[in-house]
Amino acid sequence: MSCAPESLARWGNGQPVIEVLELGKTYTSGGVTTTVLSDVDFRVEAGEIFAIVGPSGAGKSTLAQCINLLERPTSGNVIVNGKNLTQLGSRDLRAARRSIGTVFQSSSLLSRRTAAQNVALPLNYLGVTSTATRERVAELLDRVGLTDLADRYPHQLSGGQRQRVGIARALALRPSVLLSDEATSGLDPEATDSFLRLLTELRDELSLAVVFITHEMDTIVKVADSVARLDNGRIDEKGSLVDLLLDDTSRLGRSLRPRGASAAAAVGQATFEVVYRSASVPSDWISRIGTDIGAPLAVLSANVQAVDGISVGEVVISVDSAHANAFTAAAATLGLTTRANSASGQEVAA
Ligand SMILES: Nc1ncnc2c1ncn2[C@@H]1O[C@H](COP(=O)(O)OP(=O)(O)OP(=O)(O)O)[C@@H](O)[C@H]1O
Repeated sequence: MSCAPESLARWGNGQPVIEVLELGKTYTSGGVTTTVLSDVDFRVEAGEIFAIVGPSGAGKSTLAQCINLLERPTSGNVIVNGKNLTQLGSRDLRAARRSIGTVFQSSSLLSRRTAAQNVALPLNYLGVTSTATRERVAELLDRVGLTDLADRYPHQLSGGQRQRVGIARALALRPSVLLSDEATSGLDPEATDSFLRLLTELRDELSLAVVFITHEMDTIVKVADSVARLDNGRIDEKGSLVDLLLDDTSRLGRSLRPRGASAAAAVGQATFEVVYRSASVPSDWISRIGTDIGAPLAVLSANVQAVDGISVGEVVISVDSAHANAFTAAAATLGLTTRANSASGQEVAA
């Protein structure tokens, strides 16, 4: 687990909306038992986007199904607004499930129903009157910017538009939890950004607790407040996004930090990978260190961005080898961690 000394988390009032406690899932077939999830434990507050990332086969889809109890967990609890879903009978469970709205990949819309009819589905199942349904659907389609496309069928919509219909449908019953299961998979970058903007706005407007399941690291950096990594059915690391990005010992933080190819250093130069590990690194650190040590720094690549107003990322720089030690010492005083790259390109801890 990542344990950054001082959390920079900004969301919530401390009260979880959804708690997933020691959740486990096994499948038994032909006398063989397969464990897919073990001891999965997390809490999400109102207004928080909690991302779950993991490689293929890690158990993400199974976890999504267990959270809304489409699959029964073998062990553990799922508690939403203080109600333990795993202990409810089927009737009460149907009612409690309304507090979780789910957006899946775009294919989940019914192809023979229009956008408006797809959004109306949860209201139809609930027996809401046609007048009230029409009003609510109009309100939802307006909110996701699709009023003009209400009568189109899914195949007449772009992938991004289909996902907007999906999000409107997920919100139809005013849930307090939104579960997004690979909802941006297959969308182009522009449609992905537009979906993420909408998700963030809705999270703020409706104080939603969002569980955001994905395998896309760059998406997480754009949207998440906190992140957990699922591997082999277990959460092996979790923390606030900013804490993880600033933690140079975190494997998850490292995989979340944006990176790109670096230019080659000039002969006689030492190369360093520099990681922001403090929220207060001065923006002019390159010139400050250069002046301090009396040698210029060359930038070979830079991948720095603001997350929650804090600069995070990595910069690869080179400096005259004779000044390498002075450079690492000066960088440390400014909240930067340095890692020397050897001539072969392999990293060596400095
Ligand atoms: N009904 C089942 N019976 C046995 N094993 C299953 C069953 N459903 C899923 N699994 C196994 O559980 C593991 C996790 O599958 P899951 O689909 O949840 O992973 P995932 O992280 O969503 O993967 P992907 O990103 O590829 O969709 C896989 O090894 C899968 O083979």
